[in-house]
Amino acid sequence: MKIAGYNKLDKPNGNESQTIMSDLIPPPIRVGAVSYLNSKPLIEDLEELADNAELMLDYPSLLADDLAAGRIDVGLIPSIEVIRSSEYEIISNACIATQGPVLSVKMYSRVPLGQIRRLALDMGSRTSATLVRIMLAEQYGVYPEVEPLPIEQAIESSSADAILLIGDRAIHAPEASFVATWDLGEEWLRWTGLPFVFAMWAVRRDQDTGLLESALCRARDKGVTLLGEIARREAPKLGIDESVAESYLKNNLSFYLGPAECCGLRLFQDLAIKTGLAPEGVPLVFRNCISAG
Ligand SMILES: C=C(O[C@@H]1C=C(C(=O)O)C=C[C@H]1O)C(=O)O
Repeated sequence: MKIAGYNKLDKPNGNESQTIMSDLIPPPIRVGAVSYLNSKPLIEDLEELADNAELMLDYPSLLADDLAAGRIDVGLIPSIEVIRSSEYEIISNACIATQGPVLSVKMYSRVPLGQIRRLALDMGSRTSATLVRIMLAEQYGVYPEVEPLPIEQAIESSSADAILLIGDRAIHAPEASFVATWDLGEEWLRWTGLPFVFAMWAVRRDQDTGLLESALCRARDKGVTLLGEIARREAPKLGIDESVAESYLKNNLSFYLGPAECCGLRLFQDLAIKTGLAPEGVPLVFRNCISAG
């Protein structure tokens, strides 16, 4: 982590200068990003671009808990968390979105979709865990009992009728065969004609973020020019082919929150409210008036 300029101060008198320095050095902004491949293009060189940011990585649901509890100041959190809380503002137009098949958010069903009674939800997820319930309710009139699928547990460990998986592990095809498989990005586009936003950078309203917003945009702008390189670097760690990783980053995901993405986000909010999975009256607030579309 870099701390601008202050390290260059002379130290004339031991303790005295320490007091001066600690008065001058602002505390770092604690930034939490998703630990999956899909977030790498958003954090390329972020710590260098944001002078005072301290980056940590975790699963999306845990980042949401960290932001709510004040353990981080800015988080790449599931979009449903922003829809559920008036405490947050969206900072920057960098996000994780898709317009069509997303590859890494899948529901595998052992029974025909209309017969799903028990649904296991990847504990890393909040957005997709809500989206799949909305789609089952609205399209099939199905309201399954839900249960958690711990992050470290494989699909085979669950006896649920259907299982939702997200993130890197969802990129691997499962060994078992299923009666039906949903790619949630693909189904959302087919249903609504809109992109879907899975995660956004969010900040608590009272949190000063200085110049972080522009650093988040610049990190993303740099990341999207390096998708091939990121894929080559990250694919071996995940046990997937470089070509799969590259195609995932280039063709399945998008990293810009534009007008169409905002329409998708608002429709997701309306549907979450209608299904009783989000409260009414939560405004989507964009820090620094970035267009909400
Ligand atoms: C596309 C994805 O987007 C993610 C899905 C999320 C969710 O379901 O809550 C949250 C953050 C993103 O990492 C994925 O993880 O596969």
